[in-house]
Amino acid sequence: MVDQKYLEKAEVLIEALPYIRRFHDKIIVVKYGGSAMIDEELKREVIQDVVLLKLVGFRPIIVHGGGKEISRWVDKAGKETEFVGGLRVTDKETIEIAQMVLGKVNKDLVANVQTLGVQAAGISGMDGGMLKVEKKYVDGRDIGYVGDIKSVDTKILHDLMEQDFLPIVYPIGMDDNGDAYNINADEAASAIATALKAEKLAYLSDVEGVRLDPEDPSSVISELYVEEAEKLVEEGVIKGGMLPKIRNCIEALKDGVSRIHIMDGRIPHSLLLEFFTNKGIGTAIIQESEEKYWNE
Ligand SMILES: Nc1ncnc2c1ncn2[C@@H]1O[C@H](COP(=O)(O)OP(=O)(O)O)[C@@H](O)[C@H]1O
Ligand SMILES: CC(=O)N[C@@H](CCC(=O)OP(=O)(O)O)C(=O)O
Repeated sequence: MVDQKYLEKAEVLIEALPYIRRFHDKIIVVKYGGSAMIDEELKREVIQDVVLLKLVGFRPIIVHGGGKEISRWVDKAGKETEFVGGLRVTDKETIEIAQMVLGKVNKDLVANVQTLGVQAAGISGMDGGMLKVEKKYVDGRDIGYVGDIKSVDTKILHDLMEQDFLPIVYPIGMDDNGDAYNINADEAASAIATALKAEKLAYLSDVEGVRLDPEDPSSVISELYVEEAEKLVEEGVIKGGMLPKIRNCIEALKDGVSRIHIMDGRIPHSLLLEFFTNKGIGTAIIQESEEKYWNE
């Protein structure tokens, strides 16, 4: 007689079958936020999940942030941190700090993937001219070297995927003069997902999902329609670091990304639970009902 616990393991694998079929060969953009890079163990678990997605036949791309780590180094340099509408005010010294810190975070993630036996290539948005930007103004205010993405050249990403590399991207772009600009990682992930016509964009953050009351963890919504999301932004319910996420989710959905999910990257293996089970964790930002999507 086979032990019940082994049968349960087999059932979990069988449950994953329709999802593996659905996402086979599909591009999945995973935005890994600095807030969810709490410790090395958790980072390893997130990377394990992405590697697994790749090994079962999906085409994942990681776009990562590192906002908390940048703030730590800005502070060490004796400078004040200021955010406007969720975006860092970035002077000349801060863009240099951001480049160094994000580059370091990037190579740590690359190393984590490599140790699992999968080839990874860490690049910035400057590589291959991927992310071209113009200076961004927020309500007319100059916030320094912050880039507004004008175009995405996906060639380098396609080339890397073709050669079986897992691309890991950090959000620094450049303008026509070759100057480096800091880009919010949520915006970079959304622009890349849109340009690649990704099947899914998954945001891993430090919150269970979108809350109806920012202070109440039990107020997380499992499905949020675009119109509702726009209303919550207007009402000020969505603020801080959630603002660029939602604004960019809305853009990406309007521009053809099929599925967007905001989930808690602090929960071990949240990506696997989302992709391979019918539990559906976090908040799905949607334009149509889940039922219609799965029946397509
Ligand atoms: N309505 C809301 N629901 C959930 N989180 C919100 C909301 N409004 C603001 N937030 C904030 O947004 C944060 C996530 O954004 P951020 O700190 O930039 O994370 P990341 O590093 O993953 O991009 C949450 O920790 C939370 O404090
Ligand atoms: C312009 C701008 O705000 N850039 C971000 C880039 C990093 C980022 O977005 O990191 P998270 O995803 O961890 O928040 C910053 O400097 O913090």
